[in-house]
Amino acid sequence: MNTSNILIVEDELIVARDLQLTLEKAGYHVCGIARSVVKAEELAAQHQPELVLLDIHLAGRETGIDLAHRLREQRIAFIFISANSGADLLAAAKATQPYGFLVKPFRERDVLVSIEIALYLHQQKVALRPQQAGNCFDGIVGSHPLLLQVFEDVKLVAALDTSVLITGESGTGKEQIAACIHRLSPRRDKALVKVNCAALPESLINSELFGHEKGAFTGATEKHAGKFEQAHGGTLFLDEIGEMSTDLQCRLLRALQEKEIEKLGGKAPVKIDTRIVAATNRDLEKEVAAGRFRVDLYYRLHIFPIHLPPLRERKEDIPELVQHFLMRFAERTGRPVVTIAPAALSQLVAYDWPGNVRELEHVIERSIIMAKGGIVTEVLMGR
Ligand SMILES: Nc1ncnc2c1ncn2[C@@H]1O[C@H](COP(=O)(O)OP(=O)(O)OP(=O)(O)O)[C@@H](O)[C@H]1O
Repeated sequence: MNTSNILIVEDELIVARDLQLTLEKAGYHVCGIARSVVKAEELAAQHQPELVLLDIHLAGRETGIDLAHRLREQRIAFIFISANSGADLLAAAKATQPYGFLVKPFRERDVLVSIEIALYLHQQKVALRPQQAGNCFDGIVGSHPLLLQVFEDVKLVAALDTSVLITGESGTGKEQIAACIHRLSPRRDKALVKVNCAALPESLINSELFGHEKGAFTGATEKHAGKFEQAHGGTLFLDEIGEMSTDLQCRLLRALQEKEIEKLGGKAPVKIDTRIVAATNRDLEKEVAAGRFRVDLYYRLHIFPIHLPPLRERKEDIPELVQHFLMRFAERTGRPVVTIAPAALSQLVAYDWPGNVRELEHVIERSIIMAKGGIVTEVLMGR
C-alpha cells in the first residue's frame, strides 16, 4: 500500500480531479489541489508532500517552473505534467531537475509508473544525504574569514531555539543564511515559510501572517491558515522586518512572548510553536532611536544577531563567486561554460558592489549573454 502524500498543482479542475482519483485508487494520499503557485506553497508548507505533480501554466502570476526552482531548494520531489513540450519550455523544465515530465494527455499507467520511480529515486537521494549534509552551506560561495565566522555563528545558533536577527546590506545572502539555519536546526523536517514584510500592503499582511476565519471580512470566503500556522513546528523567515508597521510589530511581539496568535475573526487564540528568523538591511538601532521600531521587539529579536559582510569587505571571494555563477549559468541552460578574460575579472574585483552578490550575479549573467566566442571580455556594471 502506498501512503505517500502527493500535492497536485494544476489549474484545470477536471484534470486535477481525474488525477486525484487515479492516485487515490492506487492508494496514495492527495493532500491538496492548487490552481496557483501561491496556493501550492501554502498547501506544501501545511502538508509537507513527498511529491508534487506540477503543471506549468497556472492561474496567477507565476508558473510551475518558478515553483519548481523553489521546490528543488526545499528538496521536495516533483514531476511536470504539461500539454506543452516545446524546446524552450523543455529546456527551462530540465534546468529545474525534475523527477519526470509527462505530456498531456497521459495514460493512468504512465502517471503511476512515473510516480513510483520518482519516489524511489527521491528516497535513494534522501538516504544518501546524511553524508552530504555535512555541507549545509552548499551554494554559499566564499572563504573570507568574515564569511567563515558567519558559518560558525550559524552552526552555533541553529541548534538552539532562539530568534535570530540577520543583518546586512541588500544582496549579501541573508535569505540563504536563513535557509541554512533552518536546515541545520532540529526543525529541518518541518516547513521553512518565508514572508517579505515589504512586499505586502498593510491591509493584507495581517491576515497573511496570522490567518483569518471564514467571514472575518468581506471576501474571506474560506478559512485561511496564516504563515505563522503554516510554519508550526518549523521556521518563519521574516524578511525586511524593518519595514513592518508599528501595529504589526506589536502583534508580532505578542506572538513571540505568548507563543500564540489571534486569527482575524477568530474567537480564541491559537497556540503556535514557530521559530523566528528575521532579516533586515536597515540599521535597526537607528530605527529604534527614531521611534520607528519597537525597542522591546528589537531586543527580543536581537538575542542572536548574525551580520553578513558587504561584498566590498570580502573582495578575495569575487573570483570564486564569478566562477560559481559562470558554471551555474551553464548548468541551468545546458550550454557550454563561458570563461572570463583576466582583464574583465580584474575590473570586477576593483568595483565596489553596492548591490553585493546579487548585483554580481546579474552582471555575470548579462556579460555571458553578450560574450562572443565563449569568453567574457567586457563587463558592464550597474544594477
Ligand atoms: N555567498 C554567496 N554565494 C553564492 N550566491 C550568493 C551568495 N550570497 C548571495 N548569493 C546570491 O545572491 C542573491 C541574493 O541573495 P539573498 O536573496 O540571500 O540576499 P539578501 O541579503 O536576502 O537580499 P535582500 O536584502 O535584498 O532580500 C541570491 O541569488 C543568492 O543566491
